[in-house]
Amino acid sequence: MLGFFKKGLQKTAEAMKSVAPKKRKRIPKDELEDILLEADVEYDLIEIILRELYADDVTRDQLESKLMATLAWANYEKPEHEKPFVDLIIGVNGAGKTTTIAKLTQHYMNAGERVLLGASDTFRAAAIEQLTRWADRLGVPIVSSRQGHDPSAVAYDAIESAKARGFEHVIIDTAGRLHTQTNLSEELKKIVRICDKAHAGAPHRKILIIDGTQGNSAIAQAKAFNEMVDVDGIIITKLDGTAKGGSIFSIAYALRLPIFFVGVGEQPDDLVPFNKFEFIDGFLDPIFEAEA
Ligand SMILES: Nc1nc2c(ncn2[C@@H]2O[C@H](COP(=O)(O)OP(=O)(O)OP(=O)(O)O)[C@@H](O)[C@H]2O)c(=O)[nH]1
Repeated sequence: MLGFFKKGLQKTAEAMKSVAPKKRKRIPKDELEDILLEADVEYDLIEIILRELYADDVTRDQLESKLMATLAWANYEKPEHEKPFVDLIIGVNGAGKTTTIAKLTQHYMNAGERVLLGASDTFRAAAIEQLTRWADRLGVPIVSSRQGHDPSAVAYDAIESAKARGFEHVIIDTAGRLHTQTNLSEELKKIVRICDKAHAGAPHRKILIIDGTQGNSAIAQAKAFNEMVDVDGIIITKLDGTAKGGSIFSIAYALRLPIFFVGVGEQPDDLVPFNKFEFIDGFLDPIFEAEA
């Protein structure tokens, strides 16, 4: 598992090594500031972290405890539920929603669970086609309709169908953009309402997909989605393609939300459950010598 984070953090490690080529036991604060900036930790958060570190030369353990605190928010607990468990996937176009739905599907299938997809991004025909291709490739059923049809109706039918078949999971795609932000907000809220109508308590998780290559600039947009529908947690995609791994700390800290998974590639198996201990180890290994 550590290997997966290493893969995801490879570019971030290279960026940090460009300013700190040699591993050390202690790193002076001013150098640490440069290293964390290279990794795209947001400046305000770096200031908070450094202010709370009293020694001028910082050890791995000291930094680790501060980074850990930024990931402390809101541990998500899976609610008691009747089958199926419903995930609602939200986020802007291009963030990696469709690919992440394929990865989540694979993740559940690996556990022997059956998954049904709902193509509720009815705004774009391409979104329906792309999700349908993944469903075919993974061999799972999909409920969809034509472009322009009511996305809540698709969500409702998907849940009904999964209930009738006794499936464990439903994963519902949503639009990332509509004609206006208000339309998008209203549409997402309606989908949430209708899911609950189809199956009390659903959607059990509203997951925001964030494009990791956007780093800290994704924060404002993520806050906007969180205001529309209370998000339960985040999946950060394309971690393998970015040197901005440090932005994970600022995103989690700014949103006070748990990170469920990170995406580290384009294949269905490239999804890693987020483990903050392993992630922080992978983040600190390139710059600090191991503590005795
Ligand atoms: N390297 C890498 N690429 C990824 C990852 N996740 C998604 N991608 C790629 O990012 C691009 C966008 O992903 P999609 O899943 O199509 O994104 P979307 O949010 O559904 O976007 P739309 O289809 O435009 O709504 C695709 O080329 C994916 O292969 C990842 O974890 N790593």
